[in-house]
Amino acid sequence: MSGLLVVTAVPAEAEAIRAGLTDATVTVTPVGVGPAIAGAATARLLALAEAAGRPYRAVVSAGVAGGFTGRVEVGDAVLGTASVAADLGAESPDGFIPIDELGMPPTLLGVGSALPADPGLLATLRAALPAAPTGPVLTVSTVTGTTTSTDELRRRHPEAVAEAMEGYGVAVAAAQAGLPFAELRTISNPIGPRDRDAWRLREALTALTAAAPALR
Ligand SMILES: O=C(O)c1cccc(C(=O)CC[C@H]2O[C@@H](n3cnc4c(=O)[nH]cnc43)[C@H](O)[C@@H]2O)c1
Repeated sequence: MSGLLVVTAVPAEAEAIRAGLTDATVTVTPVGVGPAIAGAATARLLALAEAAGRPYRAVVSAGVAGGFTGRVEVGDAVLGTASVAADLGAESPDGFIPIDELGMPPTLLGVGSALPADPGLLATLRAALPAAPTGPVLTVSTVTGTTTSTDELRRRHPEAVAEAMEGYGVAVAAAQAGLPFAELRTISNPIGPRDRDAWRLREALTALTAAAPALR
């Protein structure tokens, strides 16, 4: 049996995690940006390992993220209590309607728009990172970039600590494989009006390296 599969979006995130790893059974793989590629690639990696007789035991979505100001700071490591498909639903004149409230039939596996982290895996990560803020981590296909949409997300997700672009997709793949899942992020930028110059990628990548020993 293999160990833990850690999925990141870009190679720089994977390299930052590998630089801090203390457990040789952890595999870190960059798969691309966004929930679709992350979900499809994770499913493929899990299936290939299973077919080779070396199935993974658990899956973590990891990388940098935007943080909700006042809830987390740039450079923080955060742990997801759930990974939430925050823009999966419908617009209406009265506002956004989450997919769970559209009256659609549940998916074959009963997967909703918020996938909780595995309690045991989350407890292990919390024990290793006791200072890390915890809360839902939103998954979006479009980086939030206006005050209006930031305020709306804050209102709809009062407990959320961060947004990124892969967690929910990775979580669906893990759920379909019957594997424990968690999300670990480090904050590179505040969520808000787009200002790419304000992203502190180096700081967030250094924080990823510091957090990596928790992945064991
Ligand atoms: O250019 C680089 O050197 C570099 C190094 C590390 C990461 C990147 C990325 O572009 C990361 C993209 C990745 O980051 C997540 N992310 C970060 N901030 C946000 C945000 O405010 N809203 C949504 N997602 C965010 C996301 O998961 C992206 O896949 C570049």
